[in-house]
Amino acid sequence: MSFASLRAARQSKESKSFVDGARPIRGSTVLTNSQNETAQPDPDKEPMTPEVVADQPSGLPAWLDVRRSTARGKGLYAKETLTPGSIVLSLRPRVSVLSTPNLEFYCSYCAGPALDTSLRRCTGCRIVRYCDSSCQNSDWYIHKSECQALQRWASSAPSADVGVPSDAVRCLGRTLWTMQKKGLDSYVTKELSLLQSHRGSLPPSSHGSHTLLAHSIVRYIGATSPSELAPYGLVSAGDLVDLISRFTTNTFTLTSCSLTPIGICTSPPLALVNHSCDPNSVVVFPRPSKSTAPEPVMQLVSLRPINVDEEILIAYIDTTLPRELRRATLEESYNFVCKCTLCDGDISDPRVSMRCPKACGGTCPLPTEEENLTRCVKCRAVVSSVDSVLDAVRVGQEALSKATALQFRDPVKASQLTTNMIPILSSAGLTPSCHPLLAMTRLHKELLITSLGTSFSQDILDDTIRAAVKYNIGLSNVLTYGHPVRSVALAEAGKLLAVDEPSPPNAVNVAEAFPPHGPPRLRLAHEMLVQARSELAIGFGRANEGGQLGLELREIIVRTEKELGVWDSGVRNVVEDAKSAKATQRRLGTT
Ligand SMILES: C[S@@+](CC[C@H](N)C(=O)[O-])C[C@H]1O[C@@H](n2cnc3c(N)ncnc32)[C@H](O)[C@@H]1O
Repeated sequence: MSFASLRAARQSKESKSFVDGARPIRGSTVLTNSQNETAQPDPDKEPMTPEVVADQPSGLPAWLDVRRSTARGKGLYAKETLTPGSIVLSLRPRVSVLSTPNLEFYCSYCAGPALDTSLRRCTGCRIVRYCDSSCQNSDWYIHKSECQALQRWASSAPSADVGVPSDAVRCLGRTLWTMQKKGLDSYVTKELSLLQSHRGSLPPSSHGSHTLLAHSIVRYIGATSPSELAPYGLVSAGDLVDLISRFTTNTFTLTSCSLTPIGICTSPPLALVNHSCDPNSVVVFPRPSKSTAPEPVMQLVSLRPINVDEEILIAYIDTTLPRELRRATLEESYNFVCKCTLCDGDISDPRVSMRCPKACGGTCPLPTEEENLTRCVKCRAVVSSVDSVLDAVRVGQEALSKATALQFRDPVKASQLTTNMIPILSSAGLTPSCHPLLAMTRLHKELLITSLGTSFSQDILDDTIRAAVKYNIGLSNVLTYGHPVRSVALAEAGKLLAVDEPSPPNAVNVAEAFPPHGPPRLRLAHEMLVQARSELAIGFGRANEGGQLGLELREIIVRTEKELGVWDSGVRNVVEDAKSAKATQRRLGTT
């Protein structure tokens, strides 16, 4: 496979780092929540066993229902046993928008990428683009209002770089026009009003952003007085704040078929799914080739066997992060303290682990400022270098924040930071799955992939493969088999190994070389791609066969098998030729 085809598969914006795949974006709340039907139940009055709610969303499949629990409010529960890879729920988002940099590269209706053909730009706003007239016509119902709003916004923008409103403003705009067109007593408006709002308990830190969003949305839809908001069901400032609060708590990230974040979307039925840091399900956008449903299709897929009466749970945040960081994000953005087994249990967590100081093969919990006596869980050896480990973790965390901020602005500097920091963290004893080493390895791999685009060489390719493989090792300890993030990372490593080597060395010390060269490299690529494909078939839904990415892998696997076949038959031919040459020589009596 050529590097160009690897790059084409990654698409223009795919160098952006990601870990948590499809998940609701950050959210939180303001003011009081007087008539919110989904307010947290009173723990004193609620029974412990989740109760089936009377008002079930329409169109819910027979194997699901909505129940209310004391701890988590409403949630989705299984009424039938679900096996890993089951498509639990499949629907088009109620509203979706692309993030501003992606408006140029993806269709604003189906969210499909512009690959070989260019997208058609709307001649009105000259901002959104479509695959063809079919996508454009399907979107016109809402874009008609949006088109005027975008033009109005651009004409009054103080500079071109703020000529397009943020994705949150555009998504709220689409939500309001949908409510207005469908009617305030329609199911669309009703399902929106049933979403969880944290209006009564917003942290002060979010007041500013909510106020700004409220002003922007009023300007965007072109309202000049409060009465002009009534057709959208907003009769007071409180209603607007409530809408924004519901929106921020219940919005998902729209991703490509390989998990690159490309926008945001809402889906009231899927917003009923509660969070766990050790989830049994995921939300993905697999874009399977066989599907006839209009894209983008959002699917809730089970990662593990789910029993009858078990709650379906997804992760709202990056679950490769350690508990303290997860807890802070969940509290700030979603207003709850997670009590999942990973957060509340007393288990040794690979996200905060280091190698045994006696190298017995066991691991030790990472020391902290508060708890600095740490022992190997296997041989009980005590870690004596606590201060230097704490220093390395602190410096590593700072370097990670700095390198992340520089990733797009100054990738060379960011790369210097990750290149210098990774050996420091490794020699302090951190395991590949430990934070911040795992996040640093991911960023390093992303930066190397970006640099391959400008300076494609054997050395950089081999460095990239090493980083990709190390990242996979780290991920495999923290994410369950079949998790989409894990399978996409494995697919990426396999694809990198399958790239044609620009200048393979003539002689290598086989025992030391990683990655290998020639046929052994291709064999490793094949092994990884096959494993990635079987994992993709879980996280992206068994019936989808891994979605669009699974299909792409199948083609690469076939190509790799052909190439390996050519190598094998080449080797066989050489052996056969040597044998027959020897026989000829013997016959002629020349040996
Ligand atoms: C997207 S909504 C999920 C549906 C929500 N439970 C409802 O009643 O509509 C997200 C909100 O649900 C609650 N939630 C989700 N997961 C939770 C958990 N593991 N523990 C406690 N509350 C949770 C939090 O209030 C969070 O802000």
